[in-house]
Amino acid sequence: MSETTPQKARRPLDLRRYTLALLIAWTLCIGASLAWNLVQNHRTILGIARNSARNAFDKDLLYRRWGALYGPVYLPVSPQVPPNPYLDVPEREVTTTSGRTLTMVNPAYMTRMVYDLAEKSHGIRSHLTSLNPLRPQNAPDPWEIEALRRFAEGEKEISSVVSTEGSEYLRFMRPFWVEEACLKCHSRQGYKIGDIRGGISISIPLAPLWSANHGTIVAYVLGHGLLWFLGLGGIALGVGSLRGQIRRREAAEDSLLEKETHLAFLANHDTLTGLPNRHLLHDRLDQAIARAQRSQRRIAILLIELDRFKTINDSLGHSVGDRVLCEITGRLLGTVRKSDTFARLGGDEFLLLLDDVGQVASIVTMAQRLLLDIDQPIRIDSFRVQVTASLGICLFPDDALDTEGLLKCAEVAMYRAKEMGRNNYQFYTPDMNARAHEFLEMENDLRRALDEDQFVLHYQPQVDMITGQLMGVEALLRWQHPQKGMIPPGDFIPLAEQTGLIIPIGDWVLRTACAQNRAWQDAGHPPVTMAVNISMRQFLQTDLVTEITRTLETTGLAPQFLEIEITESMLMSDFDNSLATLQALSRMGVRIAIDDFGSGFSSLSHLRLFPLHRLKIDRSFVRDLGDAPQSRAIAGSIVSLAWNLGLEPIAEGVEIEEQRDILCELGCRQAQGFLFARPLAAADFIEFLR
Ligand SMILES: Nc1nc2c(ncn2[C@@H]2O[C@@H]3COP(=O)(O)O[C@H]4[C@@H](O)[C@H](n5cnc6c(=O)[nH]c(N)nc65)O[C@@H]4COP(=O)(O)O[C@H]3[C@H]2O)c(=O)[nH]1
Repeated sequence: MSETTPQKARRPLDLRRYTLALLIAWTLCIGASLAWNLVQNHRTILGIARNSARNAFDKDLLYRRWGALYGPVYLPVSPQVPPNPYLDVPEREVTTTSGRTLTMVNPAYMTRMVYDLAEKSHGIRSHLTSLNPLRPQNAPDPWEIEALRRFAEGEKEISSVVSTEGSEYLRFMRPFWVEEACLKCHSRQGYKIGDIRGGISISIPLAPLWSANHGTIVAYVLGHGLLWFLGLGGIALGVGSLRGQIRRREAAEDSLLEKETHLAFLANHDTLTGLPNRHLLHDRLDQAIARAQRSQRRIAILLIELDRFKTINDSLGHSVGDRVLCEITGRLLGTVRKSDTFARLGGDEFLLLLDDVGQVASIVTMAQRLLLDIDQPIRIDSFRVQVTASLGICLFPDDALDTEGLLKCAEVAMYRAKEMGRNNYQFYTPDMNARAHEFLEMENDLRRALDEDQFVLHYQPQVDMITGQLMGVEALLRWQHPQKGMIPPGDFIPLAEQTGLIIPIGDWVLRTACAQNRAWQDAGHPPVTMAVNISMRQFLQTDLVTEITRTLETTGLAPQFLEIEITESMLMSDFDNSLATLQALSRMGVRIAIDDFGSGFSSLSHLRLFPLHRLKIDRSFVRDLGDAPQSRAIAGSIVSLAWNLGLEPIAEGVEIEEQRDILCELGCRQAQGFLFARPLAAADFIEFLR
């Protein structure tokens, strides 16, 4: 059966993928930056080469202009300066007076010489070219033809990187316009001023620039490499810290989830036994009913309440009580099936929900097994505890059709099992309901009775059977019910005990009895000791010493005129506390009597430790005194025991003279019974006092 516990699906963050993506992104960034820088550097180098080419071009132009302006020069003929074969002019060679031969060097020739020098010393190649060259050397190559074509279309400058003979060059070319000075030599070719006569192409070798730039490239690469590594470190740190954060957050989430799960568990389970609690049981019962309705099956509910568990709790303490509950839980869990729901409803109440039961016989078997399991002795430290339980059983759909109805029926059946003497199981029957109603009605009436002053006390004299002298009086509670008339205590005290109403009722009895006794004394009657019955719950639950002290103070009754009647089982249930309470009361002067003596099981060795005054012989022994020799023997033993313990024996329920005589023979002088007087209303008792 499903329980609603909080469950959150955590989507794990794939850190490895995340880190990889980060690494790739970082590497791409660094790569892109390096590439961009290298491209910029490449462009810068080409820019430098282009500027060099422009300078060369400008210088070339200047030479030519100079030549056009000042004409040719003469140089001595030498292997480096041979006569220009293309210069067909008079006085190409002249002889000086000293006999040296000079040859005319025109501007074009001189420029060619400068070109040769530039190529030799700097590797810079310049080439004057034209579509209509005067010399074959000036004929354009394909690159220059293309450039000249583009100049014709209007372009002013062309450059590109080319590879020549395995070396890289920046080829640069600008057009060459016809100026007036040019016409001196080129007018025959039909040029006009402003025409493009050709161009000068300049090739700047790139290798020296590249090698000069090598250091920059290395710096770029190293710098970026370093940056990349730093970035890796940063990513590693970041991912590490993220991993830490995630772990911490996951741990916090886990602990939160754990707490939530624990809270959800607490909301649905009993903290002591870990069994489903009432809340979860309702849920499961609803579901079981729904399933059973669909499949037309039967379910059974077994309500288990431990018998007199309160006595264990009160007498041995709550921790022992808790261990008893846990031990019983463990045993029953071993008996029930895993599919059944076994819940603790609170206190000493458990419920077993049997899903899909076939034969009623199987429920009977289960109930018997449960009772047997519970009944096994439990050893806790030095204690040996034995608990029994009462079981109420009801069925779906036979007895009720809903959760509330089924629980009610099981409760009614369980109360019936209690009434039947406990340690048994009862199946629910409709007539139980009527009884349960009666019970409930009585509980409500009982609650009202205290507020509406419906209780009265009757007083029964206790006499000396030989002298007839009044030795005391017992206060006996009656309920004057407005409809049902006078109800004896035996009919409502068990219910008052069960519901806890006995505490306020007991207080009322104590107050009223003490006040009445004081009133009689104040009226001048001889003082008598008033015996008041104290219930088990009153004795164990309340601070009896404080309560009695307060009552005596408020009523003004002297302690020696109050006697409390307690039973043997009260004494034995919590020896230490009982002893302390009774010693305190005895020190105050309050008298203590053991009621119904002989009907319980007292430890005589313990009994002698209590500060007692009277032993009241149980009515059952007095009743059979004439007929049953055993009763006579028991009564005799009680009387001698009382005397041996230094206590006064007193007999209850003396109805006939024969009983009186036998008791006197046995050595018991005091008694109360119908033979002397019935319990009397306060007004009637005055007569008796007189
Ligand atoms: N057959 C017969 N009965 C006689 C005779 N003489 C006295 N009795 C009855 O015996 C009971 C004596 O009280 P108990 O043993 O303390 O037994 C008491 C006591 O245990 C309890 N009880 C009465 N009043 C109180 C009370 O104020 N507080 C508590 N906690 N219990 C009370 O209810 C029990 C029954 O009380 P009652 O019905 O008043 O019954 C009284 C009384 O009416 C007799 O000769 N023959």
